[in-house]
Amino acid sequence: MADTTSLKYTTFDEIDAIHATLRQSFRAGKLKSIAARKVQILQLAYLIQDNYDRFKEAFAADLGRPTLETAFLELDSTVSDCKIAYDRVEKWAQTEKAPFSFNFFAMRPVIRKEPKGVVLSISPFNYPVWLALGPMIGAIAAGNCFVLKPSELSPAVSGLIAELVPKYLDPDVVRVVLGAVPETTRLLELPWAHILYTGSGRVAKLVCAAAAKTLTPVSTELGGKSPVVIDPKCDLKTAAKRIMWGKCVNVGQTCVAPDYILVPQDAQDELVQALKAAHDEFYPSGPSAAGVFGRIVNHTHFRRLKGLLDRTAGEIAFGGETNESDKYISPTVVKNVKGDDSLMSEELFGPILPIVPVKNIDEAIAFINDHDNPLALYVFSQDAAFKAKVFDNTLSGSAVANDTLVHCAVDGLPFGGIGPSGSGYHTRKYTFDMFTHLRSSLDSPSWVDSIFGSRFPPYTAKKESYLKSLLGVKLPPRPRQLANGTDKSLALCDDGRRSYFVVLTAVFVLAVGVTQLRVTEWAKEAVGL
Ligand SMILES: NC(=O)c1ccc[n+]([C@@H]2O[C@H](COP(=O)([O-])OP(=O)(O)OC[C@H]3O[C@@H](n4cnc5c(N)ncnc54)[C@H](O)[C@@H]3O)[C@@H](O)[C@H]2O)c1
Ligand SMILES: CC1=C(/C=C/C(C)=C/C=C/C(C)=C/C=C/C=C(C)/C=C/C=C(C)/C=C/C=C(\C)C=O)C(C)(C)CCC1
Repeated sequence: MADTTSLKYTTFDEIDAIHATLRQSFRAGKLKSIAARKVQILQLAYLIQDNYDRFKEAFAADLGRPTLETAFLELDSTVSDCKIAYDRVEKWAQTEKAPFSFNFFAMRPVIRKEPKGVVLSISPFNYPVWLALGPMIGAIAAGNCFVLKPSELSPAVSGLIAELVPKYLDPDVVRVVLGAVPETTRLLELPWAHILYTGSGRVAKLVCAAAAKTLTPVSTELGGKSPVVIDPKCDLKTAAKRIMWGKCVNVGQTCVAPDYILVPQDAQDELVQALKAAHDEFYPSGPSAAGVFGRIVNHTHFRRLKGLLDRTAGEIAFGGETNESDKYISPTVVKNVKGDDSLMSEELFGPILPIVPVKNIDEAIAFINDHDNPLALYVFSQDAAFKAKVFDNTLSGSAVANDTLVHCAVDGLPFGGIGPSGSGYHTRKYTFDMFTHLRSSLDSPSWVDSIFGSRFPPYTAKKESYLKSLLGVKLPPRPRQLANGTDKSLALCDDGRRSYFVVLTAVFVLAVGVTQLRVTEWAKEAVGL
């Protein structure tokens, strides 16, 4: 397994020099043209493609990752994101016309998509390519210069990225800073045009506090406990497979991994059997062999997870095997877990899956709402009313029915948390948007003052009344308060009455038309035409 000391950390002087160089490059407009951005994006795709096997080895060293997971979830996904940005950057970067407005259209109002400047991304260990290079793609596409601080906990992958980036990309516009807390702290003392921080909520607070000192805007992509709600009437076999997959991929070290399950008490045992069947199907010879199932990233996290498991008052339904020297924890399902259990005290970020039995769907919803808004909320049900009830009465970064994890990969869906699970959105176009300043712009011709000249002093009552006629808003009828006078129960009765009147008028006009047509026919018949 990789060792964090194998990384050569960037010195403080180098960090300062990188910051200064990139600021100069930005001012020189190095990525102003879309063509220049596309060269860098394509180079990034080739960086991955040309070094595919080295990346697979690095992932195995850092996380014991099976190669399929590395290829499918990181390398191919990132190359695909490069291609999407390469193909669409012209469209994304195009200046947009403002919606038509009678008063202002003559000024040709538009939204210019401007790069923000030199931006910084601090990334975590768990998806060390997708979460490090994905933001790089979006930032470059938006025309920014970019500094990446990858995780020191995945040294083989971070080291490989640091080695390859200067070989494939222009060092005047993209740089990698290696380091841990001191180096990141140094980076955070500098002013940036934007910081994207992906990692734990604990560190996010430090990042936001540091950024506040330079008024640097921050997006946070964090984690939390993503629940799964089970409808006992759902297709349990499929549900169990998809939940186990979401939990076992990268050994549960996934920000949107299903963290715990809420299921009605009398369906718990059937669910456990289905989860065990999925486990046995996934790992016919057991999960412990190298290359079959990953490993916990380091001993600190291994001990944290082992401690949570040792302290649980729940019953281990299956799994529970651990091996400290190998940082191995087998897929473990724990049943009859209570809300105050050790396993419910923090984001698990490991292959342990607690099941919390509940009375019914209402208790499940109340349980979710009693905790932080999660990054993802999963529901397994074929009943539209069941799914709607859970989604309509909760809040989470994303709301996914009948699958886990895949929403991260869906082109066109924003990815982001809410409150303690994060702020801001990323992936593909949303990463471009995050690193883009929407710059309002217009060009006002002189003749506009013949209409809007009344805005200038000296102010008079006549000018005021003229301007009111230009900008004055006619509100729809006032919502009528119900008889009991509570502000909560407002009803748009007037609007209803107006629709009724419109329908009546339409019927009347139609009736008159038809009658007139009939009369004309009769008149024609009468005169023998
Ligand atoms: N929402 C998402 O997109 C997303 C994706 C992946 C991971 N996560 C979350 O990330 C967490 C796991 O990742 P992690 O353990 O690498 O996170 P982490 O917060 O420990 O580390 C992330 C980054 O912050 C830096 N860092 C650590 N301590 C710091 C400090 N005191 N000051 C400044 N910088 C510091 C690290 O060097 C690393 O680059 C989980 O909570 C997971 O849910 C979220
Ligand atoms: C092929 C045709 C069809 C069918 C298509 C189907 C059924 C496709 C299904 C695709 C699936 C299930 C893809 C799933 C992909 C999931 C991915 C890549 C997950 C990625 C997760 C990541 C990167 C997680 C990240 C987590 C983070 C960052 C947190 O730490 C038809 C039938 C539709 C038409 C014919 C062709």
